[in-house]
Amino acid sequence: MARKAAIIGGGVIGGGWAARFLLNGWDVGVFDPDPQAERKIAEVLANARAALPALSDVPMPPEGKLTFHGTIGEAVEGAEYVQESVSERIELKHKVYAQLQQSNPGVLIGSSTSGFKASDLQKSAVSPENIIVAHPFNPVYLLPLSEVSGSPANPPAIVEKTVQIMKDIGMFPLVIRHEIDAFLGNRFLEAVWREALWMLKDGIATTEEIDEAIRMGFGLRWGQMGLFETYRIAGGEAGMKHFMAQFGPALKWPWSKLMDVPEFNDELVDLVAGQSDAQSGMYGIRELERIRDQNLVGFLRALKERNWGAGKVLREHDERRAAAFHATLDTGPKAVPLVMAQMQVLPGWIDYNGHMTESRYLFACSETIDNFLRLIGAGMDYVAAGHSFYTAETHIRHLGEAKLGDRLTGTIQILSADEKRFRSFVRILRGEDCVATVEQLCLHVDMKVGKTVPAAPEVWGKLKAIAEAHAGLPLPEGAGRAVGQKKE
Ligand SMILES: NC(=O)C1=CN([C@@H]2O[C@H](COP(=O)(O)OP(=O)(O)OC[C@H]3O[C@@H](n4cnc5c(N)ncnc54)[C@H](O)[C@@H]3O)[C@@H](O)[C@H]2O)C=CC1
Ligand SMILES: C[N+](C)(C)CC(=O)CC(=O)[O-]
Repeated sequence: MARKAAIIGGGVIGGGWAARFLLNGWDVGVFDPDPQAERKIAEVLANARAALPALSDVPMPPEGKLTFHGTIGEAVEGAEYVQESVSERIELKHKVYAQLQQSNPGVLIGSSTSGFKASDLQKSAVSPENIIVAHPFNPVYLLPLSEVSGSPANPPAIVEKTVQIMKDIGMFPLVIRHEIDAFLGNRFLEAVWREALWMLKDGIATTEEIDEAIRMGFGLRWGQMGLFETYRIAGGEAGMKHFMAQFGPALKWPWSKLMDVPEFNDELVDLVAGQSDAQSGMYGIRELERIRDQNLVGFLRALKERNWGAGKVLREHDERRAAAFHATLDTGPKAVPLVMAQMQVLPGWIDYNGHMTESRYLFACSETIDNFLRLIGAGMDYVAAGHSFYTAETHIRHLGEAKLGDRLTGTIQILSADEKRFRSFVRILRGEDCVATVEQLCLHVDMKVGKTVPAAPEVWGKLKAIAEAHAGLPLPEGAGRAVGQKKE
């Protein structure tokens, strides 16, 4: 049975949380008195469906069930976790916690608050120990950071449970060691925001120029290294100490207006809003969100390739889910094709004909065969030690059209094998439908001398056992066919 989260408050942030939980296989119950909440969440979910799976190389779990409720009590029934995302008003949050703890005593409540400390949130609660901060960043369904901030009232087990739930939905829980207003991220962002408002108010730069200064320069650096690692590099070979010596005195120079804030009044609001309309008003909000999402997907994927920063979180989440998939496989040598891979057709896999592009059929076969090689003991350690299987010949038959979002399974049948080679027949299935078959001949190679040689005895032993179990299977329809050959 799927785990259940209750989302209380389904606005910008609640909608993002709902999407992240649902796409990670949790059921979600939502309560929000706004009559537009259902429409808004449906729109955020549609954007999330187009973006989050594009970050993953392991198929997402089946999407959870989304339900809307007329009361907090109904939404939280059966939930093991609540993500509170109501408006940033402390008395409203207290009222919501009282109702939650009356309806589901003992439920763990994470708050999305941007700045209230856990001890502020816990005041007058029946069970303060079950209320904690889990502060996300927008868009919640893509950005991994969740600042987990507790008070002395929270036992370590509650912090740990929150951390584990965040990890389960692919987030990076950063436990804040000291309770402070606004945590790490917003304390930092608020400083940047204040400086930007000063520059705007003083007519030094427009909203657009300030954004260009960020996105053409240091914003790109921050996204992959943060502040200190970036400045370390700026110190050159002499490193951080040299950087500090050179730029330390600037702390006393009039570079920043941080100690003083511009007056917050209608004039300032109109100045910012007017310039922002001129800069971005040509896009609808959902359109802007999609542009942002695709930029983030590209950026995060590049980081994932490098196993770096937020990309490392994505990769580890994929690895956990891939391991969970492999743990369910029955891989003993039996007279059935072995299920070796599960994939999902991602946005980048679609070609101009609107279906999965041809190179991805070969990719799907590679995923299947790579997992098979791991199974017989010829994985990355074996390759690192100097031996591998090389593909000598491939024949792909396209039997159906895989479409965006389709879940595909790769199975392998060994047609023949000896110590130096195996001939395999991979089926790419969508449910029961076979959308492609890939027949391949792989040779076992000593990579140092570039010659075909017998596989290590333990690898050959496993391959042989599977080949013998498959020997009794009928030759698959299409095996051994030449291109263009007529069907019998
Ligand atoms: N917008 C942002 O960039 C971020 C906001 N947050 C935090 O997330 C929380 C929500 O903020 P947003 O989603 O931006 O606000 P929002 O205004 O988009 O959504 C708040 C939602 O709460 C609902 N609500 C009001 N009273 C309610 C009640 N009694 N029960 C259930 N729902 C109720 C409203 O109808 C609304 O849909 C705040 O605590 C905020 O500080 C955290 C990170 C980023
Ligand atoms: C503006 N904000 C304070 C609500 C921002 C956040 O809390 C985090 C974010 O997404 O920038």
